[in-house]
Amino acid sequence: MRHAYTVEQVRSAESELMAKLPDGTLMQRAATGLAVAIGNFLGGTYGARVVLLIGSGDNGGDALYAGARLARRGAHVTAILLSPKAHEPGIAALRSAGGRSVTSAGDISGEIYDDIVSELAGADVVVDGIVGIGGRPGLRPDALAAVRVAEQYGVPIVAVDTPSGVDVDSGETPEPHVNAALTVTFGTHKICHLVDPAASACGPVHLVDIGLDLPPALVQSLQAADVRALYPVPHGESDKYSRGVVGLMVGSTEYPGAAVIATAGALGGPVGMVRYVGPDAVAAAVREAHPEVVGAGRVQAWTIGSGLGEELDVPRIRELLDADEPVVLDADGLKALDDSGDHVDVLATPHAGELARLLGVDRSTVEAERLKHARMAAERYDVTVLLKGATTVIASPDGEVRVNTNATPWLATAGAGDVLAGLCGSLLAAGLTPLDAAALGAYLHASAATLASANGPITATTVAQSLPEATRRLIT
Ligand SMILES: NC(=O)C1=CN([C@@H]2O[C@H](COP(=O)(O)OP(=O)(O)OC[C@H]3O[C@@H](n4cnc5c(N)ncnc54)[C@H](O)[C@@H]3O)[C@@H](O)[C@H]2O)[C@@H](O)CC1
Ligand SMILES: [K+]
Repeated sequence: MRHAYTVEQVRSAESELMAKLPDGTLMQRAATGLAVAIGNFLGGTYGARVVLLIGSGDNGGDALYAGARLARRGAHVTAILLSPKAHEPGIAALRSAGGRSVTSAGDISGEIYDDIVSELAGADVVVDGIVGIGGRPGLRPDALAAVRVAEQYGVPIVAVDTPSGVDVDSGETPEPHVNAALTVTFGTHKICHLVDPAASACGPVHLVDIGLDLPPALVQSLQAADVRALYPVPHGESDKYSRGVVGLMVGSTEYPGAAVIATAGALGGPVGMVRYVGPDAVAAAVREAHPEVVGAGRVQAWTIGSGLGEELDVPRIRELLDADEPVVLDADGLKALDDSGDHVDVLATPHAGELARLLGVDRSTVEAERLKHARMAAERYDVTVLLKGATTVIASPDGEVRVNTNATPWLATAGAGDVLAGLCGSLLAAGLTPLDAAALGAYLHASAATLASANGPITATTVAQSLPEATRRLIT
């Protein structure tokens, strides 16, 4: 499991550890890991041109000490000091290692000296040591100007700890910020490394161990080993009923394909049996595509809503929401959700537009503040919310969060959500909690898409067809 913490949690773990160690130990550990990561990123240090952007805090200190190490290994290192308060011992270390430091014009208009522009333009890498976990969102004018020059000349930026300008605790990016080609973080992941839009600004995230000791985090992200541990693998005593039976109330005469595709998703999950309940013509189409599907009967969980369109039966859906069996509520089915009942065994799977409607806000607001709105809906409706997107955010009513980051952009295709809804219903029916079903469902769905895509276009049908193979590779 990958754990992501708030700034306050990180600071308290850091100060506990710092109290036990000689002064400066943590910064040296961070700087060593950072220098190694930058060297690997460059594919070699000797002769490389490295420009450091240095703000007023310890984030700049990390960058300066890493710069000193790179300079000792033959890199040409220049630090651009964006603040008169930049880390003095770090500057001294860089200078004694053969690097140099220059001050930016520090002009609030965002003007920077011409020689700084040419330094940035000719760099092999720019290191963002402007701010880390102590930073407020946004970049000051001279920092922004320097970052823009790097972007204009296509120079990759390696962010120290966090890309400067992002909101570390929420993953929001309300102001201009660094877009990194690599982020090197220390001790643990922070929320901005997992939650979009900030997560996308991090690029790949490399974690350097500095010895922090932290309790389990509220925000976590499943890794391959967690998939193996969570997946309900059948055993010698299992039969088709004990493996779980999922009922699907999805698709309509208007959208029969949604039923066929969601069923494929459910069949690609762990259940022993899939039941379809819907209009005769749609049921016939489902059975033609999937002869193993049976009709109404006892189920351990439902998937309701994908492609119901006008055939939405709100009273019937509310009956099922109030019954004992857990429910995945998708797409049109979300219209049946009200905020009065006890729905802790419901997993709602909205995209940003649907979540915006549930909360009475604009879609763009949800997109900008994904974690906040997923949590808000989980609390208001007392359901687990899986907010779909490039990174999936899952919030449970008790405050736990899972983030899924392994999707391929090719997964943004019609019907992909139906596959996910069917798969999550299958996982619920096999006995997983809504939070685990959502996290595992999002991971497997993304893995199947990656396998099917091989960096090319995919359809929802091929994603569903790839679920068994993607699962096999993960659990064996
Ligand atoms: N605390 C620790 O034990 C460790 C900290 N480390 C590094 O220290 C960083 C945190 O250092 P600090 O607490 O000094 O904070 P930062 O270096 O993140 O910067 C905070 C300073 O920047 C200024 N600032 C805030 N927002 C700004 C903005 N948008 N634009 C420009 N300036 C802004 C503030 O005046 C503040 O003093 C971590 O991110 C990490 O890189 C590492 O060395 C590992 C150990
Ligand atoms: K930074």
